[in-house]
Amino acid sequence: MTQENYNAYQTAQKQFDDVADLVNLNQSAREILREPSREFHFTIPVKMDDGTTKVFKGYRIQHNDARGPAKGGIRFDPNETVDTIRALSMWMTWKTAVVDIPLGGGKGGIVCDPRTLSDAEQERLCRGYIRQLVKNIGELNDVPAPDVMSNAQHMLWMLDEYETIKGARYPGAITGKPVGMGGSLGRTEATGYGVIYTLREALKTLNIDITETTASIQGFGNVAEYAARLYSAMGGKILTISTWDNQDKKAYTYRNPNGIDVDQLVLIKDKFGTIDKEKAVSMGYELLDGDAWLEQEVDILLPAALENQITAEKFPLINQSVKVICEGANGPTSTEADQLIKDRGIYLVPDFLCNAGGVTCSYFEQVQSNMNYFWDKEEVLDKLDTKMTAAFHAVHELAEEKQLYMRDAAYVIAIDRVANAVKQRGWI
Ligand SMILES: NC(=O)C1=CN([C@@H]2O[C@H](COP(=O)(O)OP(=O)(O)OC[C@H]3O[C@@H](n4cnc5c(N)ncnc54)[C@H](OP(=O)(O)O)[C@@H]3O)[C@@H](O)[C@H]2O)C=CC1
Ligand SMILES: O=C(O)CCC(=O)C(=O)O
Repeated sequence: MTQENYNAYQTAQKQFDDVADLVNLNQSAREILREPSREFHFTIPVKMDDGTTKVFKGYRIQHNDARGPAKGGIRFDPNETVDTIRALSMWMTWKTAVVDIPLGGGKGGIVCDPRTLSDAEQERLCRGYIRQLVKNIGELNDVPAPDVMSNAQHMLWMLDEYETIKGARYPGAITGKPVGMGGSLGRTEATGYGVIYTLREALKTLNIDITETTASIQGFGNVAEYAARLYSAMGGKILTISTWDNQDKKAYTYRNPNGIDVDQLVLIKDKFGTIDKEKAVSMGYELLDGDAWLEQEVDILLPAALENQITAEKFPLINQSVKVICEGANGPTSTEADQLIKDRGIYLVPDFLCNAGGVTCSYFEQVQSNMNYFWDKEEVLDKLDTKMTAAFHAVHELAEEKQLYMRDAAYVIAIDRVANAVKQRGWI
């Protein structure tokens, strides 16, 4: 499938259908789980700073809430599509199930480019989004959080609007809030760190010493940055990072054969995440094509940017040295490329297991917000490590026992948990 005709929802449904066949899932469970339970599509009129009104398109999709309130982020993206949000909401259901937290799956989006909006416009957009959804979200039915291009400040504006309309404080209604305003310590790091907890465990099962490994990363946003930091702290060497350049409207790969210093590279990012190319080159980085991150002679590939980045067309670029792919992003691999990864015997840590650290920490945030008692960072990260490690081993052991591809094993566990919840509730 090419980038142009890629459809994330078709990918998510195909992954589901294959495992539903494998486990012989009954027909009514298939019907209820292969599409979202509820969708909200709406418009958000926003008064712009120049006095005009611009109308944005917003979505919130609740895939399944049998195991608990729907949970998942809100994306800001000028190219967002309803099918992408459907897919992401579905992956959230499997994600909360595979790490066994009492939540379901949902996702939201606003078709917008926050980089072109002032802070005041972004605030009005966030408040407008909540006004359209206030009856359908909340700590007991659907709990939003940040995702691509949305952040803690956006979540606080959204929560403030929600609480203003409701006339009371509901700190568990939205997660990813700023620390000190109901946010959890460790949430910023959680997804990236979670990726590396699963990588650490994968390497142990493969008898590979992390300090002797090299990695290539796609993305340099929240997930990629913290994954890169923890991987480096554990002794791994990052050779390349590929990221989007907002000026040139294309991706570049930054390569340093001696190993990338994450702190140094972060310092030369602008507020939109674009790395200053001239400074990077003057610091000794080679500037390569956007896809060059795939071609590196490394042990580990870590896609942590967007969906559909490892496709059948790009798969041949992957160096024979690659032993592990850790999917930090949601849906970075197409179904055709999945088969090629399987055939080449590369060990895959699938997205909804690998990047579940964010939602797990969001769950901890909800718990802390509801108790109004906050844990220190070490406690949060210890609990996160315990959850991620346990989830990884459950999937790995099933994969070994039944000789399954890791993605399929993760699906078997997640589908079984959600199908049981649906059945126990008497929905089928
Ligand atoms: N944040 C979270 O807690 C979670 C996020 N995820 C998933 O992880 C992925 C990354 O999310 P997150 O880090 O939060 O998002 P961010 O917006 O913080 O970062 C995305 C990164 O990808 C870069 N990027 C965009 N397009 C390309 C491209 N074509 N090639 C290379 N790099 C590119 C962006 O560059 P630029 O900044 O210049 O646009 C940015 O560095 C997404 O799939 C998201 O859904 C999954 C679980 C939780
Ligand atoms: O923290 C959350 O609830 C959202 C996480 C999310 O959107 C994701 O895992 O893709």
